[in-house]
Amino acid sequence: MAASPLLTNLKLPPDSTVVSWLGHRVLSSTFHVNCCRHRLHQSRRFSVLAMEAKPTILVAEKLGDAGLKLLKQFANVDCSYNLSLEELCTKISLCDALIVRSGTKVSRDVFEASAGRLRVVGRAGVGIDNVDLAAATEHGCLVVNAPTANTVAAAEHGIALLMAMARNIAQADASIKAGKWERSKYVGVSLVGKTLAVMGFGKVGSEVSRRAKGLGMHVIAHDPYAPADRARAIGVQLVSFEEAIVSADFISLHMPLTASTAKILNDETFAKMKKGVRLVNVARGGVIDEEALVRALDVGIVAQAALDVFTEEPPPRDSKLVQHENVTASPHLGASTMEAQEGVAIEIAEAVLGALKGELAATAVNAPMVSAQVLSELKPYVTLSEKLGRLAVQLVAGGSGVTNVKITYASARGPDDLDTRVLRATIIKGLIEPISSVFVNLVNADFNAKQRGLRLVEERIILDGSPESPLDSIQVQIFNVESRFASAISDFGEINVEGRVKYGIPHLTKVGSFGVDVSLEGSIILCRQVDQPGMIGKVGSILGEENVNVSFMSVGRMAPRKQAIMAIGVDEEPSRKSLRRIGEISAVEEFVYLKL
Ligand SMILES: NC(=O)c1ccc[n+]([C@@H]2O[C@H](COP(=O)([O-])OP(=O)(O)OC[C@H]3O[C@@H](n4cnc5c(N)ncnc54)[C@H](O)[C@@H]3O)[C@@H](O)[C@H]2O)c1
Ligand SMILES: O=C(O)[C@H](O)COP(=O)(O)O
Repeated sequence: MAASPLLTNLKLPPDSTVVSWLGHRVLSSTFHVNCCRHRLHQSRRFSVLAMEAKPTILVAEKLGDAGLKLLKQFANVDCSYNLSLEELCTKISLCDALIVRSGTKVSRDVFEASAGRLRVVGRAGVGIDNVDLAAATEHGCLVVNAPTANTVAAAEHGIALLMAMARNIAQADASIKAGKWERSKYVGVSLVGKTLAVMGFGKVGSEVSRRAKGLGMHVIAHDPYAPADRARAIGVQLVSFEEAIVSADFISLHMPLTASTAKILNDETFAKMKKGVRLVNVARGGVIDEEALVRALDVGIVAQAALDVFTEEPPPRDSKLVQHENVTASPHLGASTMEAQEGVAIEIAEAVLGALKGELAATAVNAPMVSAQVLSELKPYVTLSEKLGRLAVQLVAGGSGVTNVKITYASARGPDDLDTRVLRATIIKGLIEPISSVFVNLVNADFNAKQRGLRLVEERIILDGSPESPLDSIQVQIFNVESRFASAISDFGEINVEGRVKYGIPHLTKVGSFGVDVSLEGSIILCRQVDQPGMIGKVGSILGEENVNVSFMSVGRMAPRKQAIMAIGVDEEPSRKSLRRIGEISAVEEFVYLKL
């Protein structure tokens, strides 16, 4: 069975879950049927990959052995380090996936050079500021990271720098190695009882906080998005940015580099700090205005800084910041422990292989993260959504531009209880792919919708009843268009199709204002006819003559002997001649053949 690029067709083995989110040109349909089995043993988990033509993965920075070993079982792995942008662009057109750390800029040029082949970028670490996410999304390329395996290493490095700075370890070491014995020069400061402001109370920030509390420090944190109860649970008070920087003796930075955090520490903010504050940065160099930091160090506002990360890496040899006598520096070593690197390598190898195989990676950073449980539950609705989108757009008469679409989910569950983003994406896919050459997947669905000027409105109708089943029905309406099948226009003037899942199989249950019931497999012929005996037989025998198997027939009528819609599901494509003959049946007023 041919699998559609974004999702599998229906006849999946019983233990399979949804979905090929990335639509692999190089990977066959087999990938699409064995997904989201996160807890399977690795060898079973990726066995499908092993059976197929191997994908090619470019590993552009050093990766732990365990991860490489895993990748090599299922893919051709090209380990090429220190590539120039030109070399990277040349190689990338032959690769299905790319794995990098923080040292490789994955810019728009790289995605353009891949000419659509690159399906996944794996960032072996947390920060994805070196990957052009907008370009990745536009090219339908998934970006995954490895967000957990280096948390402790980064936190430990932060604490190591904090203590080394407070006790002048690096400077004293250099001094003694130079043959000096400068005990009074390197008198340090104590940590106990001092206030540490942790800026960014995420994974690393909270681990640093825990450890700093163990050292007897008073820890406050600033993070606009962190829940106060998580902070309270480890005895940390969340405070405003202002309060954090004015009251801290030590500041430790743990936020991501984003447009709103870039140079968040600058001349203005340094001026508000306690004179003699000490600063640790294991986050990203760009969150500090480095020239302002040099000025703050020169005048003693900042007594010392301990820095693992820099705006430019490596920093220039003559960097005033690195050379400053009150700066302790390390070359981006936060994640560099044996344990973290092995962990990160395995985490990213699994994420990349899973994504190549069609799983929706739990660590995707440019696609909605939908849990495996939700995906499994929504599987038949994902199929239904795409087919409704396909049907609806094929009902539009040529020349009518599709711009206004409404999706209505009828469910006993509220929005908090049911995540429908994946359904929206597959409806977009269904709407766009039959009428364009673009390739739509979960990653780029919204982008493509926007590009085409498609405005989607979503509505939830909350039903009484059991929330056991996630959805009762999905309705897709296209407004302000004409239809090539007039009966698809509802009494309110828009193209309307509605579907439900019955016994795990998607069904079309409404066209225009007519109720029908036809399973959405194969293709569909819709006929409007005057309801009269013998119609089903007439159409059935025309199709039977050329051996077209009718999988389903359903008649939806307004009233006996009045107009009715006959929906006929067919497994094979009927010939033009047969379709013409159906059209010639005197009671048939209009008909349309729709490919699913
Ligand atoms: N030096 C290293 O080798 C190393 C290793 C690991 C992580 N890191 C970096 O450390 C940072 C944190 O990593 P993490 O794993 O804890 O990420 P995380 O996503 O778990 O935590 C980041 C936190 O920053 C918060 N945040 C966002 N904007 C903020 C703002 N304006 N002010 C305050 N807080 C804000 C977020 O709410 C989040 O809680 C990242 O930049 C990451 O790249 C560096
Ligand atoms: O964001 C991260 O994970 C760290 O900065 C680690 O980067 P690295 O993989 O280049 O060591």
